[in-house]
Amino acid sequence: MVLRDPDSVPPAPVPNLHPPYTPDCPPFRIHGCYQLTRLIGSGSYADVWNGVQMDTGAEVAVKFEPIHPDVRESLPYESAIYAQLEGVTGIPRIHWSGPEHGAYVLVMDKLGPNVEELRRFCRGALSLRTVLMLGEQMLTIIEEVHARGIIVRDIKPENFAMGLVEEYKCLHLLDLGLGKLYLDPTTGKHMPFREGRGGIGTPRYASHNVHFGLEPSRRDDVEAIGILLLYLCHGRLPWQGIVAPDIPSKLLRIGEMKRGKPFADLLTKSPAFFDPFFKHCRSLDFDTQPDYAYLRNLLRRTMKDHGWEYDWEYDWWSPGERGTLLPNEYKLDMGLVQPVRHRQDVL
Ligand SMILES: Nc1ncnc2c1ncn2[C@@H]1O[C@H](COP(=O)(O)OP(=O)(O)OP(=O)(O)O)[C@@H](O)[C@H]1O
Repeated sequence: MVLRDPDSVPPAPVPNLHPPYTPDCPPFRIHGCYQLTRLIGSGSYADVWNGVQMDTGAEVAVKFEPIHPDVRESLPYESAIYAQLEGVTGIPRIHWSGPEHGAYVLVMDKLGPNVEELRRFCRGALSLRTVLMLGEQMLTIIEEVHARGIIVRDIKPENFAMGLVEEYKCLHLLDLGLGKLYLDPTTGKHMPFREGRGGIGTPRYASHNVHFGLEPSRRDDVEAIGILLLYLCHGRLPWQGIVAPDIPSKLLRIGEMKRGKPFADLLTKSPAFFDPFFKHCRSLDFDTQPDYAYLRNLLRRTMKDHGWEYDWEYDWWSPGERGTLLPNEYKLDMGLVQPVRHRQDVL
């Protein structure tokens, strides 16, 4: 072993020779301890990779947003929102975040299949029992998120995913890139009401107000959860696939449908609790806190009326009866399959 003179000049750091991140050329390791295994998916601004934490063997999800000199990255903002929500049940934990390999990187808990994948897995719609169980968890998560001064503004089934390992029965909320502080962190005052805002979030599930340019607030998150629950019950919403000459007129048309007869007709075909649910959401003022307990009670009472227990037994546990499509999470990874051995090799 060579002993170095403590007064000598320290060795120059090893230069990072890895080329900047691209999906075709991902780095082998992140922050020295997270090894990438495969690409899970790509969103509008980031790629998400499956990774393994080398010291514990735990799976993680690693989100990359390439850094461009003239584009402001969104991932540092999303990471700050996650930091504000640290410790909230149903929000994935952040293990590390920062710039590396020419990209901004966010290492977080790996989650399981999302609700949209599970809906497809269950032949396009979920049973009322499963919808009620998911709805209760969604309301609990959103209540805690709102309590930390943040609104989500992008409620959609792709952004709710089941956990993995011991959290496999619990719903989680991910992708908070459109989240916003609605309370001033120093004064605690609610943000001001504004009109003429551009569309935000996913129009299929957005509240009616958002279509008419009103600034979204807590009431719009809970209304969007109601619309998402309607979607999960029916497997489709009346404003899907409508045709309009351009995007602004399409958004307006959907907004009119949500305010008018198509929405009222949809409610008559839906379980009775939806009526008081939307009445409550639509009676709220811009800065009023929704009554989460009342909304959860509506779902609980419907469970009771049907004689159901909250037993965490979701539709996807009986794939023989309902399943048709496999969510990506459940696809067999052939790399992990042992080659079949012949009987004489075993004996
Ligand atoms: N923590 C996670 N665990 C497992 N899968 C994840 C995780 N985070 C994201 N994904 C998956 O990676 C894909 C892209 O992620 P995400 O939606 O967060 O990216 P995005 O760029 O923010 O997308 P969007 O276009 O919705 O804004 C999705 O399929 C999502 O389900």
